[in-house]
Amino acid sequence: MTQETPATFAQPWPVRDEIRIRSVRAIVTAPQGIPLVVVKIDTTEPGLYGLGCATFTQRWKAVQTFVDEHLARLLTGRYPGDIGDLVRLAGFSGYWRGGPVTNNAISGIDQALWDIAGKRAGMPVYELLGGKVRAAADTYIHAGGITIDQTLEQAKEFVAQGWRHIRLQVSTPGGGGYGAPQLATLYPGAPYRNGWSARDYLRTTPDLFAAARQSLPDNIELLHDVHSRLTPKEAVVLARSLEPYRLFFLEDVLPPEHWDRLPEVRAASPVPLAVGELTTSMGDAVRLVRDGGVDFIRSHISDIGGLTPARKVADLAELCGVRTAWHGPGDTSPIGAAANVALDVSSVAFGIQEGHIYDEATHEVFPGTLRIVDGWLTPNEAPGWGIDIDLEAAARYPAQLSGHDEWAAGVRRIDGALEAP
Ligand SMILES: O=C(O)[C@@H](O)[C@H](O)[C@H](O)CO
Ligand SMILES: [Mg+2]
Repeated sequence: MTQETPATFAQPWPVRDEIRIRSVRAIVTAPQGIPLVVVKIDTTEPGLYGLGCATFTQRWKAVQTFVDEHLARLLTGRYPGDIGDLVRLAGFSGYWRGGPVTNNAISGIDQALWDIAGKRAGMPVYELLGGKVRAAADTYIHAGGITIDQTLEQAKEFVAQGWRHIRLQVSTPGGGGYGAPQLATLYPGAPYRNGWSARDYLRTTPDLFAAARQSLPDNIELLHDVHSRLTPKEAVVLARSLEPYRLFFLEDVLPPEHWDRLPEVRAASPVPLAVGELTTSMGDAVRLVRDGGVDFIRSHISDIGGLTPARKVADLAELCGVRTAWHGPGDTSPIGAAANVALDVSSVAFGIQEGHIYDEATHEVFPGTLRIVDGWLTPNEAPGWGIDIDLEAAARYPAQLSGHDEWAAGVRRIDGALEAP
């Protein structure tokens, strides 16, 4: 049949059936205390809808407004199968492109359209992407403590539960080592008693990994997240001091402003570098992969615009000898986690998947949420993502504006200067 969509924004080609997008809206819910944004696209076919992750935890209300006010009007009435055209339309119609608000909103519609495509085909999304090249995605999990012993105790519990890859973080003497609890200050004379000190961080971190290699089984892979707080030279010092401990990867040694210096850090040490959760466009991710900055690319795929751009990055990574480690902690919705796994099992370039254990409230809101078993993540076999949303349950967990933005601006140096989170 010929197309009947509204003239504005309509595709100038006939589409093959009658199904149209009926409504597009963003749903915000915080079952685990972390605001999650999910886009729901309903179609004219009764019961046929799709879900996509648009989670930008610190700015969820901006994404919600973007979807409900700007994108819904572009898409309503359109044929849901033209995913590539619809996501380009969503980007180009804003003229200025990129950035986390825009890209999360677009990811929400992109992933929801892939979900619809899978449901129409009767296939899980990974099969639409070409099918499995592996059975499951191996994951890593976070262990953190105030002391090295505490961190390693938690790591041993994860080993007992079947994990093979563990990220280790420990509090530094001055306060919040990233990913570990805040520690009462040891800088009583400093302008900011509870500050963070690069010097002490560089001194403590090798001790953590030396102790880990003493007390954890030798075949466990160890990871660490710097969280973007070092200079290029400090990053070299840290990487070289960690060389004896055979890290699987060292994450985010430099902030995005200094990513053009990553190749020199990478060249100075054999420790593999993982970077990318702060990429906010496909171009950012492409430059990291293409220009030799990373061993592992770990974009948060909704922040670069969703599954459509992320699969291009995965293919580029395969061609460049880089591996993937998509970002996946608690500020990813279960839909986003399912999109990560669809890529993981269908990409040759897969390296590792960051794992998150969703609580039971999240499983209640999102029936079908994946569970990690013995460290492995396996995609649902149901069509699309195989994950639903219970709208009544979602409404019982309202999101707050505050909290996560405070976390993201909560680190200061001992002299009081604000530090990257
Ligand atoms: O690698 C990670 O999991 C962390 O850097 C998180 O991305 C950060 O806490 C925001 O969720
Ligand atoms: Mg990180």
